[in-house]
Amino acid sequence: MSIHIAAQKGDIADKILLPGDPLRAKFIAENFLENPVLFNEIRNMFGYTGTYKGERVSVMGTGMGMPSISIYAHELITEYDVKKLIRVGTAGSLSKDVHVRELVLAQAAATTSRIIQNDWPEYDLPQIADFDLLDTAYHIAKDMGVTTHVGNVLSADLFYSDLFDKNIKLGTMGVKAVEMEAAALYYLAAKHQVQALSLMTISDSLVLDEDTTAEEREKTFTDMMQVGLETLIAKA
Ligand SMILES: O=P(O)(O)O[C@H]1O[C@H](CO)[C@@H](O)[C@H]1O
Ligand SMILES: O=c1cc[nH]c(=O)[nH]1
Repeated sequence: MSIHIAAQKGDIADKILLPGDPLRAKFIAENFLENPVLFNEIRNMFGYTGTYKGERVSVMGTGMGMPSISIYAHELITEYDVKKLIRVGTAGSLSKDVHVRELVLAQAAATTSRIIQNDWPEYDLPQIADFDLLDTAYHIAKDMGVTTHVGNVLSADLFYSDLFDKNIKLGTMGVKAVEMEAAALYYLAAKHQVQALSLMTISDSLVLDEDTTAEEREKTFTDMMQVGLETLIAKA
């Protein structure tokens, strides 16, 4: 096992869905996977491996924020040889054109975090999605009839931030939504040369009076879960 994951090598598939909420991971395993087997409950960060349409896939929570997802993504990639990682998260809309329950595919992620600049202080290194996963997910979502937006997102360090007004201003630059993990996931994927994508369902809006409950965020964002799973198993 690794420091934070109680699985043996081989217990985790080479493709994984990563919701922030471990209970969303449990929901996905119980409702979408055949024969799900729990491989981790350290810190209640539930992780399962099962099959989806005959293909072996895993799903595991990452917790909230870039330090947390960085621990899990690092161990999944370097100790369990995971090659395709798709975040299935929630996000707050920064645009009046992007409404709750709609899907955002993070083509790229801006960030307030220093995680990347600490390693690359001379550069503004754009954090981008794997193009094949992005393209595949976009077409799957469109074919399913899901209202889908593609563009930049903001991965913020803080949920309760003094940058609230500036974050909203980023919406006028085409940044679709704010969340807290995509940039770190994309950075680690680039660093280790694996594929990553972040899909987010809009759970609330910072610019419109729209929101959803915690139970909805755990259990009802099923279009995103299906898009994520179909993208994981799609042949290149
Ligand atoms: O619903 P998840 O996937 O956790 O994503 C979003 O929700 C959390 C904040 O409520 C942050 O982790 C943010 O990125
Ligand atoms: O407003 C929001 C909603 C979800 N996640 C965030 O980080 N912010």
